[in-house]
Amino acid sequence: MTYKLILLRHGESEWNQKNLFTGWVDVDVNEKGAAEAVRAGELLKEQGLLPEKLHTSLLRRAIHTAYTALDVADRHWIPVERSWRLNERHYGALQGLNKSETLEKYGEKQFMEWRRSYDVPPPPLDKDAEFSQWNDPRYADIPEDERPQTECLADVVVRMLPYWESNIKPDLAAGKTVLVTAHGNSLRALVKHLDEISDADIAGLNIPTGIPLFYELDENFKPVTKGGRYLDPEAAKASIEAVKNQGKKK
Ligand SMILES: O=C(O)[C@@H](CO)OP(=O)(O)O
Repeated sequence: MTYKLILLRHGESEWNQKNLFTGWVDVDVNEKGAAEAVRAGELLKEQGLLPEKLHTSLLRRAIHTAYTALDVADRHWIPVERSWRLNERHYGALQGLNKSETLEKYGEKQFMEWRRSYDVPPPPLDKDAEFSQWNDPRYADIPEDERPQTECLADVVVRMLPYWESNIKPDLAAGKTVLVTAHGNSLRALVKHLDEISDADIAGLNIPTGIPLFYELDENFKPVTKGGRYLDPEAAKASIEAVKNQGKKK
């Protein structure tokens, strides 16, 4: 018996396009992102990977990507669960800043430490700052001592894993094909766990926008093939490079 898990990062967002740190800021997908979501749905359909349960974050770029992809695959009707635990990493005081300007201002080392180190969070974002979500009603249920003002990837692993264990795994165990539609860094956290990637090596892993990543999992929820399989490997390769080089783009 194996389990079927599909991971999907939202399609390109308005702020991916503008090259801004996004985190918990609730921007939508842009035109390219919407087209990526359509393509994702076509890939699911073509390859016969039809989700039976959807898990998403609380952010519209993930919610809209999932809706579009599932609509195209005729699976818009499946049950859905959403959780802040699948949200993008909270990017702290970097939220809303331009990635190229941040790279120029602080230098490559500091930039990469904030962006890809496992355990160094960016400076915290003030609760009343323009791009703060502190008072957003959708997060009112998160106790204040757990509600982030910044996060490193290690923090994302800590808040995401309980959801994986208690909400996603049971659906897989029930034999359902599960789609998780989330974000670059929340999916990096999940892939790190699944593929047992070290704290150092996870820095080199980037997730492309809008391309389904399929994992077949064994009875211990371990990948049959490490790294899974992108449903469009060529497109994934190109997009991974683009994500990697984001700071360098103007
Ligand atoms: O800005 C962000 O929230 C993330 C994902 O878009 O960016 P990065 O890849 O730099 O972690």
